[in-house]
Amino acid sequence: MSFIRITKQFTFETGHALYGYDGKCRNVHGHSYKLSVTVIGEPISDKNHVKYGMVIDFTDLKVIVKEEVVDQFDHATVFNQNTPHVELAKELEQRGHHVILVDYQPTSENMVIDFAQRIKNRLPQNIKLLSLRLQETESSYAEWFATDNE
Ligand SMILES: Nc1nc2c(c(=O)[nH]1)N=C([C@H](O)[C@H](O)COP(=O)(O)OP(=O)(O)OP(=O)(O)O)CN2
Ligand SMILES: [Zn+2]
Repeated sequence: MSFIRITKQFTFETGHALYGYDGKCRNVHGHSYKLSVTVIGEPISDKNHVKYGMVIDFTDLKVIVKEEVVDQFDHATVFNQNTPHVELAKELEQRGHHVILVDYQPTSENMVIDFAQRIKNRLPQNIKLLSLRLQETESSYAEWFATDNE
């Protein structure tokens, strides 16, 4: 059998601020993030299996990524809980806004590391997360590769 990579793409709108950063992204702002999720596995060879010919059903992959990332981060604002932004986050939360506190600076790099962990924990044993690509703007993205992190 052959190992095959399959990819599913997602889009979500998320706000963030980079506390202490020396550029315009220290301000609260948002992005239309694009996330590409690539997994690898062998297509199911059992002709009687309902998922015959699939590495993983795109729909099942979608459910995992939506539950772990998209539904949580879409239209939320992410703040680093280890900075004074935690006060701003609390205020927003009290006023009914969807806020996510993370224990890292919410750069594309750190968000893609976080997303990799979340998705890996949910994949079936025979499916391996190969890579993630998180696109923040038209010209900026961060990538996570399993081979770089073994
Ligand atoms: N290595 C990183 N650098 C920057 C990050 C990041 O996550 N990792 N993030 C930012 C800002 O959040 C900003 O949103 C993105 O910066 P930039 O690509 O410079 O944004 P522009 O809108 O100016 O992009 P253009 O497409 O070049 O107009 C900053 N740096
Ligand atoms: Zn940004």
